[in-house]
Amino acid sequence: MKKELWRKAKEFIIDFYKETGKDGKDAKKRLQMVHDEIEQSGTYSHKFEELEYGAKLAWRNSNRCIGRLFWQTLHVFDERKAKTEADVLSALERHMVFAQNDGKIRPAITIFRPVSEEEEELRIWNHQLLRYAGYDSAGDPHSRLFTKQCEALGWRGEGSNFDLLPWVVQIGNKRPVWTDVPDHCRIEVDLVHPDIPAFKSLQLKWYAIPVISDMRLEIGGLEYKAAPFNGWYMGTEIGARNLADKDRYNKLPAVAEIMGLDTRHASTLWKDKALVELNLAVLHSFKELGVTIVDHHTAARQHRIFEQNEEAAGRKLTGDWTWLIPPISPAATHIFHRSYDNTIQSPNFFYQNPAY
Ligand code: HEM
Ligand SMILES: N/C(=N/c1cccc(CO[C@@H]2CCNC2)c1)c1cccs1
Repeated sequence: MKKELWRKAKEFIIDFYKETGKDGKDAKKRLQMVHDEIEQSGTYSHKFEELEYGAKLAWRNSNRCIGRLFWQTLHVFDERKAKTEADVLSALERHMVFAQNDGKIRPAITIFRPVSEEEEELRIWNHQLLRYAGYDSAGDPHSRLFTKQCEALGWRGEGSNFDLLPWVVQIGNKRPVWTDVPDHCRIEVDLVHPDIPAFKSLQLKWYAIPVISDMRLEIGGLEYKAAPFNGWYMGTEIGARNLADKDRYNKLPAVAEIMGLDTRHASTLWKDKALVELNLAVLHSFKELGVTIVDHHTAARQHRIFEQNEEAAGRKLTGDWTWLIPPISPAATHIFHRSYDNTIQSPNFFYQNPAY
């Protein structure tokens, strides 16, 4: 364990000092400190600037992320001192307020204490801080299991298609503490179409900010199991997956209906026409409300610039083609027509054992 941790810590510290152009002598001193700390206590702690840079590197190393051009703009909140569930819940609220910024979304991450032998593990049970409940015949099927957990903890939804789930925090093996999403964090966008008035009758909406709260952030061998991060949405995530997938909201037939499309034969391409108009409605509605969103063509172009920047910096680009291509019109982007090395680098974000 110690040897492995020292190997990862050393690699990160050396990389951090090199990339940030710090003095080699300082690197050696820091390495000695970290080595001694691991020798004495079996672990070590990151200085804030190491934590901040490590989180940015983790984003830059996220092979499946099309939004990586902006990796250096990530705002890092250091919440390693948070002790109680109440501390955690108020940090989540602070994160949301900072991120939404009156619609001009700011990418941010809040990092709670890492795994250590001295302190109990801290976990956020939510997949995302804003997410709709899933019931047997309503809501988001993706949330059915977590919704049951929330109901077992005493939470009750209204049973609608768009009930926002509570924030659930657990420390150690204590009973998890939950709270309803604060009103001022409940930013949602009602979906309308610029040219199809009947679109409103579908009564569709989606929440404004995606905040992933169930991935593990690894930096220099330390594991941050609670490190919620947000960016802004790419429209297709909502319009081509969340509202379109059969095992999600499955809205393509309803969209085709109000468009008066002939759904009797696949060859009428009614699904494709419905997808385009649903995705156009998503982009239009977010823009009308002044909430940041990016279309998949612009996002692909931004990733292209990221690829060029990495090349210019002399760094090996890594990526996961199967996720980087957007779910609609993939071949209309440069991503489709090139390949990517899917080597997993560290720091990075990883899936982890479900908290419940
Ligand atoms: C700023 C705007 C951003 C956009 C538009 C964006 C877009 C995306 C999209 C479309 C995906 C694929 C998601 C899916 O298909 O379900 C993705 C994946 C991912 N993004 Fe980004 N992203 C952004 C910012 C960030 C930030 C700030 C982080 C972390 C600091 C991040 C980390 C990741 C990770 C780890 C994945 C892979 C998730 C998985 O494997 O399940 N992204 N991103
Ligand atoms: N736009 C985004 N999209 C996602 C980024 C990472 C993960 C996800 C959701 O992934 C789920 C697991 C597999 N597909 C859905 C969505 C962001 C969320 C947080 C920061 S940016």
